[in-house]
Amino acid sequence: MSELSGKVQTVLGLLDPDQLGRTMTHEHLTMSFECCYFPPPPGDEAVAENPFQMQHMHWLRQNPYSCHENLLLLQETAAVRDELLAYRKAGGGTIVENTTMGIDRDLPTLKQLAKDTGVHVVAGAGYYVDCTHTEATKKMSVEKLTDIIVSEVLHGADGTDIRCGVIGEIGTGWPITESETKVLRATAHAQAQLGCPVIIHPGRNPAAPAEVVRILQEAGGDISKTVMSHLDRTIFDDGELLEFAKLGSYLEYDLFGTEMLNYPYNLEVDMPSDSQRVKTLAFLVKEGYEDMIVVAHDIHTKNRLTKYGGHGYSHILKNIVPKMLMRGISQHQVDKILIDNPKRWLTFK
Ligand SMILES: CCC(=O)NCCS(=O)(=O)O
Repeated sequence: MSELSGKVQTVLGLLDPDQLGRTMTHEHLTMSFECCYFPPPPGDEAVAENPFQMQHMHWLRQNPYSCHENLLLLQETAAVRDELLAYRKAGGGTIVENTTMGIDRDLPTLKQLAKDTGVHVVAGAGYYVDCTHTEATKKMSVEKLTDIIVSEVLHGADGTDIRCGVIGEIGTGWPITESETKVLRATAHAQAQLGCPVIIHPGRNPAAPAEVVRILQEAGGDISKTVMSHLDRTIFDDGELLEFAKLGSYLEYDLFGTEMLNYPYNLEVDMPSDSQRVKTLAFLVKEGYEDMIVVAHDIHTKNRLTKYGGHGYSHILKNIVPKMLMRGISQHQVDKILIDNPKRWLTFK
C-alpha cells in the first residue's frame, strides 16, 4: 500500500480526508487564459481595450475572452489571497486548483496562498487542450506522458518538490485530437498506477463527455474516481444527461457565476443561468445522483473576482446553497455535494 492510500494530497502535503471541509472541485487561483483569446464582436475592438473600470464590467461579463488583460488571472495574487480568506470565513475549507501544463501553472504561488490563508489547495497534474501542447509534448509516447504525470504526483511538478493531488483538468476539444487522445490514455495509465482522482475538461459538444469516458475506460481508467467538468455548457437535454450519468463519473457543474448571452466558443450553446443550474442539480438529485454531483465556479478570468465586481470564490457558499435549499435539495444533500462527494473523489485508493 502506498503512503498516499487513504489520504488527500495538497500542495502542503498529505491530509486526512476529514480535514477537507467544504470543497470547490474546479477553480483557478493563478493562470493565463491567453491561449483562448477570442476577438471582440465587430465594432467593439476599442471597447475591448478599455481600462478595468466599473462602467466596463458589464461588457467584460458578456465578452470575458475578448480582452487580453482579463485573461491574466496570474496578475491578481494579492486579490486572490483576500478572496481565499473570505472563502474560509464563509465556511470553505478546500479548493481544487486544476491549472495544468499549458496555461501557466504556478505551484510555488499555490503553496504560498495555502500557507497564507489556511485554505487547503489541491494542485493538478497533466496537460490542458491541444493548442497548448508543445511540439515536444505532441511527439511524446503514451508511456513518456504517463511517466511525467506520475512524477508530478509522486515527486513534484515544474522543477519543484510540490506534488499534485489530482490529474487534470485534462483538456480535450471536439473532435478530440490525436495528442489529446494520447494524454487521455496516459491519464488512465497513471490513474491505474496511483489510484488517484482525475478531472476532465470535455469539448463543447454533448457527445464529448461520453467519448472521453470511452477512451479512459479502454485504457484502464477508473471512471468512479473521475470528474466530468463543465456539464453546464455541454449537455442540455435531460435524457442525454441521464444517459451520461449512467456511465458513473462525478457530474460537475462548475460555471456558477457565469451568465452570458453569447458563449463565443460555441454560439449554439445557451449558457444557463445560476437558477437553471440549481434546477438541473435538483433534477439530478431527484433522479438519485446526489452522491455523484460536485460544484465550483471555475474562476479563470479577472472580471470574476470581487475586486472587479465579480462573484468571487464564495458565491456558491453564500448565494447558491440557500437557493439549493429553496429548491428542495436538503441540507444533508447539500453537504454531500460540498463535502462528502469531493472527499471521496480526492482520496487516493
Ligand atoms: C482553464 C479554464 C477553463 O478551461 N475553463 C472552461 C471554460 S469553458 O470551456 O467552459 O468556456
